[in-house]
This record gives sequence, C-alpha cells and structure tokens, in this order.
Amino acid sequence: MQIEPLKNWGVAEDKPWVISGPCSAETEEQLTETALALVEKGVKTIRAGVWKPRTRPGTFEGIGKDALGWINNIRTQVPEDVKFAVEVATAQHVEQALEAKIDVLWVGARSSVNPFTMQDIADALRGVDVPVLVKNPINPDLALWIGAMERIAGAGITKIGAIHRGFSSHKKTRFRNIPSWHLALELKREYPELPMICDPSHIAGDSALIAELSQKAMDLDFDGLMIESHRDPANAWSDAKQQVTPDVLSEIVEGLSIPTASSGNVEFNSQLTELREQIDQLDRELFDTLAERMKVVDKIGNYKRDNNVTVFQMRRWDEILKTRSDWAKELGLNQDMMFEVFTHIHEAAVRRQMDILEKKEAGV
Ligand SMILES: C=C(O[C@@H]1C=C(C(=O)O)C=C[C@H]1O)C(=O)O
Repeated sequence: MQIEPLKNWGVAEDKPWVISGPCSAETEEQLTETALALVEKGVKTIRAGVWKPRTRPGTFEGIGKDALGWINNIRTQVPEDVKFAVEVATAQHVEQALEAKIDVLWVGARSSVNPFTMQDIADALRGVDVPVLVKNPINPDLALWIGAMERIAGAGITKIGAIHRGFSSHKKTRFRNIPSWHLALELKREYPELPMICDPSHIAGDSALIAELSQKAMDLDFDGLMIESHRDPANAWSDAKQQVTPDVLSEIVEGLSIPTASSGNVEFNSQLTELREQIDQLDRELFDTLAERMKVVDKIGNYKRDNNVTVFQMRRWDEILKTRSDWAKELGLNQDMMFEVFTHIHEAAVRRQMDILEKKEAGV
C-alpha cells in the first residue's frame, strides 16, 4: 500500500488530529449548533453520520443526502480550514459525498467486514484524491482490516488511515467493544506510515470512559481521535450514552498529555538502553524456561503414547489454571493476561503431544 503521511493531508497540524461531531446529523439546527460550538473550541474536522447502519430496522437510519446540504451551509459560517467527514457504506454514498465536496470519508465497521462492500466503495473512489479512513471490522480479524484498506489503496487512494473502534465480543466487559489494542499495534508495526485514529466513543459506549481511553490512545502513539459529540447528548437520536457536549470534548482534549515516541534527553536514553538490556536478559531466561518446559511436555507425551492415555487432561489443566491464577495474583500480575499466556502455552503443549501420537499412528 502506498500511504501518504498524515502531515501531508492538510488536516492536522498538531497531534492529536481531533475529529468530532454528532453520531447522526438529526436536524440542520442540531448539526449547525454542534459544529459551530466545536469549531469555537478549536476542532478542525467535524464528523457527521448521514447514513446510519443500524442493528435493527425501524430505528432512525440517518437523514441521508439532505444532511450533505446542511454541511455545505455550515461551511459558509466557519473558517476555510475546517473539514467535514462523513461515513460512506455504498458506492452511491461515495458519489453523493464527493458531489457535496465532503473532505474526508470513513468506512464503518459493518462495511469493512465485507469485501464486496469494500470493493464497491473502492471502485466508486477510483480517480479521486480524498482521505479515506477505514474502521476495523467488527470481528478481530487483522487481515480483513488490512484487506479493506488494500482495496481502497488499489483504487489509487493514498491518503488512507485506520480507525480503531474496538471489536464485538460475546464477553461482557466494561466496554461496548473490546479494544484488543494489540491488533491496532500490530497494524502499526506492519504499516508504520499508516495514520492511526482511535474512536474511544465506540470502544467505550459510555461517555464517562472517553477521557481515559483517549489518554491510552495517546500513550500508544495514535495520531488522532474520533469522538462523538452532540449539543444535547441525552436527547440524541442515536448513541445517546456515548456522546459528549462540545464543552466536555474540549475538556477531554485539553486534559490529554501527549507523549512523544522518543526523547532527546541523554540521561533518559542511557537509562532506557540499560533497562532494555535487562529485559533482553530476562526474556532469554523466559525462553530457556519455556524450552525446558516443552522438553518435559514431550517426555509426558511419550509416556502417554506408550500407555494409551489421552493428550488433553482436563483435570490437570484446570488445576494449572487455578494455581497459575493464584501465582499471578500473588506476584501482582494481571490474571487475565496470565490466563491468555498459559492458554497459548497449553495449546502448544497439546499440539506437540498430538504430533508425538500421530507419529506413532503413522508408524514412525
Ligand atoms: C503436559 C501434559 O499434557 C497436556 C498439557 C499440559 C501442560 O502444558 O501443562 C497439561 C495438561 C494436558 O492437557 C500433562 O498431561 O501434564
């Protein structure tokens, strides 16, 4: 993918690039009042949901094309450098948004999940130069997210960015969509130039968590934030719980501490090098220990094979999870994290023992 660095997009002079505005454009008055209040607070990119993909039919599905006209009326009341962003989900949306000279388009999570939809959107974008932001698909599938962006890039768009809005999960957590930050970080590792925007509103589902998530995004070196705001969140026609007023939005942005990816401080850098050497040493020991553990797993595998005993041992596995969880607690480690680590280790152990068994079955 050929990706133009964010500094060349002409949208964000400072970090973070703040994109804010209502979940849905509801009335011209609501959109105008919200947008003008945001511009007054220094927001340079206003978002507005014009077409709304909703889970159930019969709920408000967006104003549609008329709202694009409202945006153009607002343009006459704000400085020229204020940009407008809308979500597009079909080729027709793209055509209408481009006709209305919308500055930034984004593709939502319910569209990026579908390669056919993405291809239709990409085909409609061929030959134009407009920034396109792609939200992660609803399920935690990094390849699908990358594939969605590749289709946009394939149409010749170079101003491509990713929006991390969290992932649907059956697990009940304090978030509406679980962040799984590691997927966004992995994307950044693969495409270092790719601008990364965090959407704390959809991760949170609750306006009270937005400040905390925005700070986390800054600490993880995200380039921007897309935050839903509304002049009167409690009476919003969609996503009422997660929208904030322009005043609160401004407080959140003002309250952020923006760390840089590196420091010019010599003392800091030498300390960092020393501590990283310690980490290298500890990781090496961790690997040595894991390799030792796998040798024991192999021995057990051989015994199981010779004695016709199943590889997977439920009771032992249960006991391991309980004791390791207690150890994690005792050592101040995150129990969920240790659960995940051990699940992977166990999976690898079972696979090794299965290989041993299969060799027997194949008569090796
Ligand atoms: C190593 C064994 O085999 C499997 C792997 C385990 C492990 O990695 O600790 C535990 C139980 C088994 O499902 C064993 O039975 O002890």
